[in-house]
Amino acid sequence: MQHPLPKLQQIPPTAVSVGDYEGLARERVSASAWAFLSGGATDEWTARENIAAYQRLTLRTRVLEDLSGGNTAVEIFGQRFAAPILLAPVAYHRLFHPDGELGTVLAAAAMQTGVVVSTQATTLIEDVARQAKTPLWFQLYVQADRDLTAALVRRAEAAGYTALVVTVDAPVTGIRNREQRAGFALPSDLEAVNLRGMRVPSMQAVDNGQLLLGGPLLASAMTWRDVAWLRSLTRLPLLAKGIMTAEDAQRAVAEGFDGIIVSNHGGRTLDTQPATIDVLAETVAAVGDRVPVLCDGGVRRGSDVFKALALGAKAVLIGRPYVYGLAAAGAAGVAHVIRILRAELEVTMALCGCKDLNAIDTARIRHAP
Ligand SMILES: Cc1cc2nc3c(=O)[nH]c(=O)nc-3n(C[C@H](O)[C@H](O)[C@H](O)COP(=O)(O)O)c2cc1C
Ligand SMILES: CC(C)CC(=O)C(=O)O
Repeated sequence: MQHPLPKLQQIPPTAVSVGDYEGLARERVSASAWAFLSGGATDEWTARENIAAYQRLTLRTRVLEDLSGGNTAVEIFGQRFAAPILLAPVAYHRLFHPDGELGTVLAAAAMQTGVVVSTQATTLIEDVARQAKTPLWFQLYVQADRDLTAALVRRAEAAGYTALVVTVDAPVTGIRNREQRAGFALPSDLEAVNLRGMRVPSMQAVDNGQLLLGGPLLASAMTWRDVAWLRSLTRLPLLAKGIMTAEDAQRAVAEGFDGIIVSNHGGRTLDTQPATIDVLAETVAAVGDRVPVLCDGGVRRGSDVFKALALGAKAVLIGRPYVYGLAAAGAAGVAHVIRILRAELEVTMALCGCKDLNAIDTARIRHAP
């Protein structure tokens, strides 16, 4: 299907930070969509802690370094990005703005940013790819029906996606009290179009009174045994998204993953997990330089990107921040959020004496007392 190009929207001149876009987004989406976007699991401690943990880390600036000729470029799996900030997979973009995923990839292309497209997108895998002028990675939720899962992988590869991000931390959706209170449900005119026609069991913990343990949902959930099968399906690099311990990081590499994303799903799956920035270093130490380690969760400032890189991340992904931009102003909002974070990263680098990403190391971080 051909989609018209998204129209660019006006950006208010007072929107100068991710926090400003959060405020605008809240005004522009329904109360239930807001609960889905901004909320986390149960008490939302982890969702808050992802942000707070970055704020506890302070910077050790170094002065009078030679800053000539620098840049923020990064290469991952031979793919070049203008900055180490990619867009994380987020379901249902059309819930937040009519341009949906097409608005997001238009902005990402303008900013030379990579996008991870969710299995639960509201635009077809192929239609997103046709619009994209930037590397797209496909996020895979392994479905109960493995043949249909294989079909998704083949479609993504055929459409030109350049990596497969396998989400491993959500065999069941977290319990989201805020969504429950707001009565969140996907509006009837929106659909996870890539799963059309598939028998998709509900990922809710307690569905129609049926208990989780011993039930069909977990019986068909992905396990380590599926990794070799995934590997046999595709030549694309495979990343495991949702690793939070050194043990699982080591196992993921041993089982054949080509990259790791340290993530607690933005605090949306299991509350009281630690902040991702607090487990990043142990994960990086566990895998060494065998595969790239990326991380997501709580990045709201360019200085947060700097801190994640200092603790060993190859790049970060942002989730809610760019969706705030999308909700506030469509593609223009997404591009502006990326621009803001990149400008903040560049200023942080310059003032910490780092002209490129290789110069950012743990000596630039001081843990708060
Ligand atoms: C509204 C929303 C929907 C999401 N949908 C998905 C998804 O479909 N697949 C997935 O792997 N992660 C999903 N995530 C998690 C993000 O990929 C990412 O891990 C998280 O948002 C990072 O935290 P941040 O929002 O603080 O940047 C979603 C997050 C949000 C906020
Ligand atoms: C449709 C949801 C399962 C997508 C997701 O991963 C999330 O909301 O965090």
